Amino acid sequence: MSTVKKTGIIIAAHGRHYLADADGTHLQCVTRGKKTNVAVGDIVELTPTSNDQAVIDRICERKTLLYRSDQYKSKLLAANVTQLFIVVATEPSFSDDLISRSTVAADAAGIQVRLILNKVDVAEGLEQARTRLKVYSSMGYPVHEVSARTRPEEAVAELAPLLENQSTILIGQSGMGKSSLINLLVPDADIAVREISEKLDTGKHTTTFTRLYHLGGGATVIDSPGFQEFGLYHLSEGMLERAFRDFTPYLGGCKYYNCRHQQEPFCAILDAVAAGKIARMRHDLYGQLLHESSQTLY
Ligand SMILES: Nc1nc2c(ncn2[C@@H]2O[C@H](COP(=O)(O)OP(=O)(O)OP(=O)(O)O)[C@@H](O)[C@H]2O)c(=O)[nH]1
Ligand SMILES: [Zn+2]
Repeated sequence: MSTVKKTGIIIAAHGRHYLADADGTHLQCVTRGKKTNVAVGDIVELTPTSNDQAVIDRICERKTLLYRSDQYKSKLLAANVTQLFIVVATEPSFSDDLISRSTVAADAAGIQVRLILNKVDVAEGLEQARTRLKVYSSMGYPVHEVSARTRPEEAVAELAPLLENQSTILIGQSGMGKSSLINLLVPDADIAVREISEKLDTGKHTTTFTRLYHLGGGATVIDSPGFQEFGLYHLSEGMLERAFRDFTPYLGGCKYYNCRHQQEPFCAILDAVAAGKIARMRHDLYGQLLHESSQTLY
């Protein structure tokens, strides 16, 4: 066993247990002390403590960090990702709230967003899904239509080139077909998951941990478990309004420099909502996020 320091990338996280890939060797890792600030995708410096174990000494500077938070704690989703695929489907119905929160988090972190509309073979619901997604495509988020089940080759032809040279995280509500897509895009994903859950000792009950897969050519794909909540408590009001891209053309047009775009007179954002230039759903969410951020602990 060598105690020479190594550099690795975190490929899975489960509680305070991490799995790192250092030149193809998988090492079970712990942090020093009680630190839990490590995310999948982090590049870390490690000191091996046995052939397959190591301690994380340092997290290298991150290019990006995607996370969610409430007033109690932050939950790191992934580090160093360059793009976010939000998987939605014609059925079951998807949540605008979750899409919008994800896009706001990604924009605030400097991560590119693409929306993947899966199950386009389901005619019922297709037109409605397309209409609902126009809000996002008109803001510049590309929408890609696929059917993982009935047209897998076409889905791969559409999406695989987008993964090249990128670090991509997929998120999606339960039932949208995210696992189906991962299995198409990452050959042997199931084998990798089995190995990771053995090494992390997560037991049989759960595959609900975030994990990173290497594709050829340096590209990586991160699969994250579904979640219901996407709090953005960490975003200041200034960051929030800038992360709503549809607000951008109107920012600075309000009469009051500290306008919060709620009930203020001569508010350019409220005018744009009234004129149908900003979707009401988006403005409602903005108000909701302002409200959540102002909740303080007693
Ligand atoms: N009709 C249709 N069904 C699909 C398609 N892709 C996936 N499904 C089905 O949708 C269901 C959910 O797919 P999964 O891939 O398990 O979805 P998931 O998003 O990973 O869902 P969870 O495992 O609950 O997180 C399964 O029954 C799939 O067979 C598709 O393109 N068309
Ligand atoms: Zn305003």
